Amino acid sequence: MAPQGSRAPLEFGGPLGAAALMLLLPATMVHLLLVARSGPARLLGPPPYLPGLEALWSPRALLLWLTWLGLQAALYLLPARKVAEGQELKDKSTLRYPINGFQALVLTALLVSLGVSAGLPVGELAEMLLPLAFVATLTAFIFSLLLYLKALLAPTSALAPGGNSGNPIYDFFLGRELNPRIRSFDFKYFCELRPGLIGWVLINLALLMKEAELRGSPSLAMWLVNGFQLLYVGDALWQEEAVLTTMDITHDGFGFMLAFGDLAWVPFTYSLQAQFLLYHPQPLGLPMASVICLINAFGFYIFRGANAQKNTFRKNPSDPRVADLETIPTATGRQLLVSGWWGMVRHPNYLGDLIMALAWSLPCGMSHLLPYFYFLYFTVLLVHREGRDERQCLQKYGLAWREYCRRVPYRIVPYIY
Ligand SMILES: NC(=O)C1=CN([C@@H]2O[C@H](COP(=O)(O)OP(=O)(O)OC[C@H]3O[C@@H](n4cnc5c(N)ncnc54)[C@H](OP(=O)(O)O)[C@@H]3O)[C@@H](O)[C@H]2O)C=CC1
Ligand SMILES: CC(C)CCC[C@@H](C)[C@H]1CC=C2C3=C(CC[C@@]21C)[C@@]1(C)CC[C@H](O)C[C@@H]1CC3
Repeated sequence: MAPQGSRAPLEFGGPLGAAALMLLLPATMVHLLLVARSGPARLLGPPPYLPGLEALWSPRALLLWLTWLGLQAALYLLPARKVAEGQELKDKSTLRYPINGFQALVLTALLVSLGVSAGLPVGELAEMLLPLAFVATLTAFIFSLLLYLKALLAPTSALAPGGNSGNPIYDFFLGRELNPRIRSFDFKYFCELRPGLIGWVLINLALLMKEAELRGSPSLAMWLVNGFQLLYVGDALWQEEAVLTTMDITHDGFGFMLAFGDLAWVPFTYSLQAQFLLYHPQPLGLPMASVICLINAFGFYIFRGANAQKNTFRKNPSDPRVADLETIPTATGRQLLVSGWWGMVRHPNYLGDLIMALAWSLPCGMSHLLPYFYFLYFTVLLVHREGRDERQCLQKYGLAWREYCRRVPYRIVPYIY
């Protein structure tokens, strides 16, 4: 079977870059987990110690992790309030996706509340993060291998545009099959939104409860970080259908990058601020907390406004909320917005997301760089992602995209970038 898209340009530095990332990303995650617990909490210094296998491996963590995956899979299979259609595929078919992510979040919250009232020590999770992150990484490797093997049996039309270069390391990293499924269970869609995102807020909650146990009550900084990130995850799950148009679902294969990103990277590094606060309590007064809330609200306003405007427009360009916006026609029949949020910069949603990322770090004070890791990493991720999206849009829309770039010259930050 000839690999489809074998001439697609290699991304992420090709096979060497992919191999380096597969080593560097898990190592960075472990480094962050260790440093967050250490006294000096130096992002750029060496880790306080190198963990042996006994610190990483725990059958209890494995059992807990598999139970978590099983619970989220069961919630995914429950009847959904809606079943959405994905974008048209190469063979002109469309896939159907259950829209029940928010329901999964609420049911998980109910189960956790029941557990807590029955004496379940959720705060103990805070001490199991290292072995949990290790088993999540192990799962991601094994899962990616199974996905790679599954893709050997997939028809050419089911393969992703990238991720089929013929180099096994590169293809393992990027992912070969676009929408690997068993019957109606879509692995990529499930992983993108459920175990990792909901796991992230559960870890945050565990850290908050542990702080209450240690210090009598959670700090204001911990409340803010928990509240902001719960809003972000709740919003993502409420707007679950929007993920069907992201490049992760429509363009990227499902391989190590997304499996590790979704299952390990998101829950264990995105909760870094709450981890830092547990071991390094930070004083935060009400005036500063109010300013930080305003910054988060401002970021969320841009993020949600921009995403909603594009999603509404893509669903129905004559919707009264977007019908007055100026557009550029393209040869594909689709139009590009050139006023409103999408006339300000070419990725207003990234701008809002970055402002929120800053607001999540600010409650941790200015004494350490560590809690700003997410903001720094996210800037790199979004700049890189924006470059990938631009290349794909140029390919899709050609001259119309060039015209859009001429009319809206800034990418993410007005007058700066
Ligand atoms: N927290 C995290 O780790 C991450 C968060 N995110 C967030 O997820 C959300 C989705 O991000 P992402 O999938 O990268 O990208 P976008 O939601 O920005 O989608 C990009 C697509 O939008 C369409 N588009 C671009 N410009 C216009 C325009 N002017 N008018 C109409 N349509 C346009 C194009 O697709 P088409 O024309 O085909 O519709 C383009 O490919 C963002 O809010 C982002 O911030 C993303 C990555 C990681
Ligand atoms: C491991 C690497 C560093 C790269 C991993 C990337 C992934 C962590 C992200 C790729 C796209 C993502 C999206 C989200 C979370 C992070 C990942 C999985 C959201 C679900 C976050 C909430 C937003 O509202 C929607 C996002 C879609 C893309």
